[in-house]
Amino acid sequence: MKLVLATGNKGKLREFRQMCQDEVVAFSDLLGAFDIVEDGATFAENALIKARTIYKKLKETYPSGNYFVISDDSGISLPVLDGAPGIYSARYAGEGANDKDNLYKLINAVKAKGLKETPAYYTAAIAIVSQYGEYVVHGWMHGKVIDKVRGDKGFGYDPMFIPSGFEKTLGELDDEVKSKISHRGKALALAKPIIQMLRRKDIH
Ligand SMILES: O=P(O)(O)OP(=O)(O)OP(=O)(O)OC[C@H]1O[C@@H](n2cnc3c(O)ncnc32)[C@H](O)[C@@H]1O
Ligand SMILES: [Mg+2]
Repeated sequence: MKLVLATGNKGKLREFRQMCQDEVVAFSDLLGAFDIVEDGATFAENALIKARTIYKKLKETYPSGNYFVISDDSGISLPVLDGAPGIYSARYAGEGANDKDNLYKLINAVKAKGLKETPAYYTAAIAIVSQYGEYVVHGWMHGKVIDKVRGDKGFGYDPMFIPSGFEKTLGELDDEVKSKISHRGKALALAKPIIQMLRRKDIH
């Protein structure tokens, strides 16, 4: 059974590949790249929208293929901004905004509150869609954001995020360290037994 990742985000793909023993195929390698409208009201809804869309297209394109689809919907929330950008993290600086636009908009929002740092947390919802059913799990990472960029590792908001218990930003920490403590790593730890269960069902 093939594990297909329903993301167009290269940073997520890199982290999933590093965290999964199984081979992970990007959906664009099988279907070509395209955008999916993420109009759900929650991380879980958006994760399901992405996984269902790719599962349906795979079924249409490769009817006899054997695969299940995993997606990740995630974002960063700041209590001082009433939870923003939250599920809108990818388009915080507007439709078509890139990681840098979003990062600097958030830095400016922190500065506009007269703050040098403030609590923040990442959320990830991972959805799994397969012929045996649909599943969603969540993970969180708490910490704080600062009013500047430090380091160039990770992706997205990582250069301004310092996880609880650390002095460095995720821009300064390696992927291996991030994966052990991240929202994505924690959600994937819950997804792994489901993946094992699906593989067992598939054999029997
Ligand atoms: O929807 P897909 O194709 O998976 O890719 P995306 O980048 O659009 O992903 P989301 O819709 O889930 O939006 C997530 C946003 O939150 C940010 N984000 C999520 N996880 C992150 C992480 O681990 N580190 C830094 N930023 C993260 C990311 O940069 C995006 O701006
Ligand atoms: Mg997206």
